[in-house]
Amino acid sequence: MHVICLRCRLSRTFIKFGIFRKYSWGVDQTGEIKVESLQRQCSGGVERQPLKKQISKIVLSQFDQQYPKELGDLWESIRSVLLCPNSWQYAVLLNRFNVSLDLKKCLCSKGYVPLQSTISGHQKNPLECFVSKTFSRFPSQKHHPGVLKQYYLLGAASVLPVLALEPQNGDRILDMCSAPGGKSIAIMQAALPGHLHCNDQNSCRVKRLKETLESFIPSCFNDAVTVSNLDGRCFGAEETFDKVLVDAPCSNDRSWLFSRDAQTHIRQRWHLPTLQIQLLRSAINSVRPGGTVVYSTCTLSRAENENVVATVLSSCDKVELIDLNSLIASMSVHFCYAPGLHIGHLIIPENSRPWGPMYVAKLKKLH
Ligand SMILES: C[S@@+](CC[C@H](N)C(=O)[O-])C[C@H]1O[C@@H](n2cnc3c(N)ncnc32)[C@H](O)[C@@H]1O
Repeated sequence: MHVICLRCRLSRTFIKFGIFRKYSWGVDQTGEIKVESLQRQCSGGVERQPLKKQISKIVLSQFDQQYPKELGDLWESIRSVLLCPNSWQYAVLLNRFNVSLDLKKCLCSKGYVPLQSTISGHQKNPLECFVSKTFSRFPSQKHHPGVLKQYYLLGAASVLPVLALEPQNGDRILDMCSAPGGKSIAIMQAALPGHLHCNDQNSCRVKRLKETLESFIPSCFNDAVTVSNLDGRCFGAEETFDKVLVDAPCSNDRSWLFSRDAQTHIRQRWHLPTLQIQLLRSAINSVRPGGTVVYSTCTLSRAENENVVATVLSSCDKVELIDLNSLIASMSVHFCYAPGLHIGHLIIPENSRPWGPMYVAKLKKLH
């Protein structure tokens, strides 16, 4: 495809070409993938400066082989959003332990709207997360020991697994794969659990997790919020928890596409479903009868989503699937869902709703 910039008259031949907001991407004849700012292409029309983020060709080619088979034509549009740096947007999750009215006013003046109350009319929990329809980035807040932050930046789709968990005051909750802590923070915004246990196997990430918790949760909750550095597969000797969130290690499509460690990721990828099944089984073993488990990932991969939950459901007669349809419907203003799933729900990125991927499914332990 021959593309000519109307402003600077530069031309270039691409075999594939796409535009997303202020960015263009193209694959040229050598197979090189370029993601460029339209503004930079047009500024003076001389130098083309590629953005710092480099797309991993190995990961992209893996996805190009797998996802058209699973998602059909949808993959082409999801792909163009994922490859566009402008689609990396962040929602602003307010910290109810350090409320600022000025911050809310500032968000509203910049066109942010609340994720929850705009849809349902009434809100079931105090979690306040703001999203913008236009591309905008709020600065992140630096960590200062002993000072509570006012907000946490995260992909808006990350809030969905927490809402699916329906945390209630007094609940005993396990966040099994918790680092760096985004969903633990969101749980604490939605309710005040009697006990929130945050676990992660990776010790470096646990350090970050502790820092995050310290920055968002007042020290008076220190006894209610505990942290461990364990393999999640070791939980389950006792039916201790009311609710467990398994935000599983996964292919993390969005960040793998720009990863410098693609080879390692691809090697590990094929082991993930086995690990995910083991983590989900461990979660089921660790909830009391009547308790619930939410399973989530940030990949489109069927092997890591529907197939994992289907395997556990078919091999365990003490769990049933919980319907999330009303929650999913209430969020459709902000999220686009993949059609045709039978077990869970998959948020897929699209131009006007760039959040995701995020898969979520909920199970209940019967006895
Ligand atoms: C998707 S990330 C979790 C993100 C986190 N829930 C949040 O919202 O910030 C998956 C996490 O699983 C952890 N992990 C990987 N294998 C694990 C295991 N066997 N047991 C527990 N955690 C594990 C990784 O270290 C990683 O931090």
